[in-house]
Amino acid sequence: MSYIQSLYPPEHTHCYGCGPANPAGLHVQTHWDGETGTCRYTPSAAHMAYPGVVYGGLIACLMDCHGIGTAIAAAYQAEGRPVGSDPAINMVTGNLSVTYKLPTPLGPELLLEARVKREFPRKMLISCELSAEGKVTAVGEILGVRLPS
Ligand SMILES: CCCCCCCCCCCCCCCC(=O)SCCNC(=O)CCNC(=O)[C@H](O)C(C)(C)COP(=O)(O)OP(=O)(O)OC[C@H]1O[C@@H](n2cnc3c(N)ncnc32)[C@H](O)[C@@H]1OP(=O)(O)O
Repeated sequence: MSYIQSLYPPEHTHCYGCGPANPAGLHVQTHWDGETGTCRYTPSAAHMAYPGVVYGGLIACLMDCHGIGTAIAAAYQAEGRPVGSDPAINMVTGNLSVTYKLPTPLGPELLLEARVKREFPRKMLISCELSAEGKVTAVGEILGVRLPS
């Protein structure tokens, strides 16, 4: 199945976090199964906070773009139409909060799982858990605000 960001309109594929067309970006990829958005990402040595631990700003970036990808997928689903169909649903981040519960180990693949927490006419509140080696190390909330089509 295509990842959500690959279905964004071409003019919106340059985001540093998730734009497939940004050569210097992180290329976050959100897979949506109708209930949960899943993203896997393996940080590089450059993404270090201190030896052995992932930089918290990277975690915030991953949650931001994965949260918005999940919000967009859920918004299309709520309208009963495929992601990417016209008119395009565009959202930006209105608010992002992250709680760092444990140091996130640098090396293993990270798993992000995002779900809709609350849905409003113009907003989608997404909760996101990030885990490494089966342990949740950070949780976050992302508010996606829908822009006029
Ligand atoms: C045309 C081009 C489009 C391009 C877009 C395409 C995107 C396609 C994907 C690309 C991939 C991006 C994925 C990476 C995500 C980013 O990094 S996006 C960049 C970072 N975010 C920004 O730059 C957003 C900057 N802020 C804004 O533009 C405006 O403040 C917003 C968020 C659109 C809201 O503006 P507004 O519609 O004038 O504000 P308003 O009517 O007061 O708010 C609407 C609702 O949201 C709530 N709200 C607004 N801000 C907040 C907040 N900070 N906290 C809580 N609630 C808030 C309000 O309470 C209100 O709620 P209701 O009253 O409807 O219940």
